[in-house]
Amino acid sequence: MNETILKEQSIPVYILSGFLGSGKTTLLVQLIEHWQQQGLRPAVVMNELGEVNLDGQIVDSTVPMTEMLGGCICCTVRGDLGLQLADLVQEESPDVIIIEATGAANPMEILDAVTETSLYMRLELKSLITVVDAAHLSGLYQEQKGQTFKLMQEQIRCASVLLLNKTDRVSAQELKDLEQLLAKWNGFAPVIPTVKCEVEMDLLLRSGADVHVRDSASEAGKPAHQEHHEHTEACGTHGCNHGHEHTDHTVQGDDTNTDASHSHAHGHEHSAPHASHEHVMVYTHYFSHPVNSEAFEQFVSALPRDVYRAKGILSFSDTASRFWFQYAYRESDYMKITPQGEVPNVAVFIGEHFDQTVIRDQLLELEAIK
Ligand SMILES: Nc1nc2c(ncn2[C@@H]2O[C@H](COP(=O)(O)OP(=O)(O)OP(=O)(O)O)[C@@H](O)[C@H]2O)c(=O)[nH]1
Repeated sequence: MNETILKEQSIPVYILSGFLGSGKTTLLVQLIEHWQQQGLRPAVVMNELGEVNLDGQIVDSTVPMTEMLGGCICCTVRGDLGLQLADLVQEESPDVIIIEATGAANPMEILDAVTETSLYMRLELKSLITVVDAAHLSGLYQEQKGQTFKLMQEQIRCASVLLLNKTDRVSAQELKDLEQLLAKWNGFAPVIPTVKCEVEMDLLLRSGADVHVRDSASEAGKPAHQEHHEHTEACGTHGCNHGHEHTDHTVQGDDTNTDASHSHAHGHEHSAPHASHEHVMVYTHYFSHPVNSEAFEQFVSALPRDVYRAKGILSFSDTASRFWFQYAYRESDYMKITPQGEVPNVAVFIGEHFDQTVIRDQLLELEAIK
């Protein structure tokens, strides 16, 4: 294939969705490696609710990355996504683009933004991959209620391929039940059970595309963007309530700034039912002093249930190296890290209507221990 033909091809775009802590970044890192091994140049759009891009620290630093921080891609920063994509294409000429949404995002909004952009740029939406935390979904399904449950359900319904991840944390029977549940909620998307998102990448990338081929009107000779909108509507018909008629997006900031910390809550209104995730709150804590590692581990293991995700980069008073810490659905993980560039000691807590002052006070107490 000569270069002229290659240049005229559209750039494949993949959307990575999934609830907070389900394994999106774990998959992203593997996808990047896969593309790089094939000699392709991937670019990433990364969106985080907090003000620091912590996940960016574990992605290969040579990969062009656009960061959309401090808000959720599907509401507060949705309008920017098109511009970011356009800049990325013009400045980096990537072979493939992957958009990792915040775990609180409604993927349909992102799908809309991408298809809108593909009206004037050569982008081709390939698939919407939703990563599902098997243990978390299993727990929520038993309770059958809550905004988180609804959001997770929506992310599942909109997917063109589903990665049922963290299967190491459920029994064989639970796994079987979950597979049936996913098939019930989304009969279109193939379900691939994984641990640490380990999957044959070609299979994953092919699987998602199948849905679009089936839904698309490409055989009828319609242009690409029309094809994607049809998928959007098709998604609406199989349960993902979503309208193209949006009300104005509103940001409900309740910012309280102190020297050491900053908190942020956000929300938005949609005309579509179930689309709201204004219940999701973020508290970002910047440390002024290193804390004791054991005391911090204890604090993390005792986090209130409403905090379902936390992550950060920390220097401890009793260890030489810095650590990348993660907490997702009652499991925590610590990894030595040498951050790229200047990174403060910071931790981000995400959850549903939790009391941020409690978290802040506990951390300030830990900082005060000599
Ligand atoms: N037990 C278990 N843990 C996993 C698995 N996959 C990922 N994890 C861990 O789950 C945590 C969250 O993984 P991430 O890939 O950062 O999740 P994410 O969806 O990107 O998180 P957000 O960006 O905050 O929404 C990390 O500590 C991972 O190591 C798995 O299959 N089993």
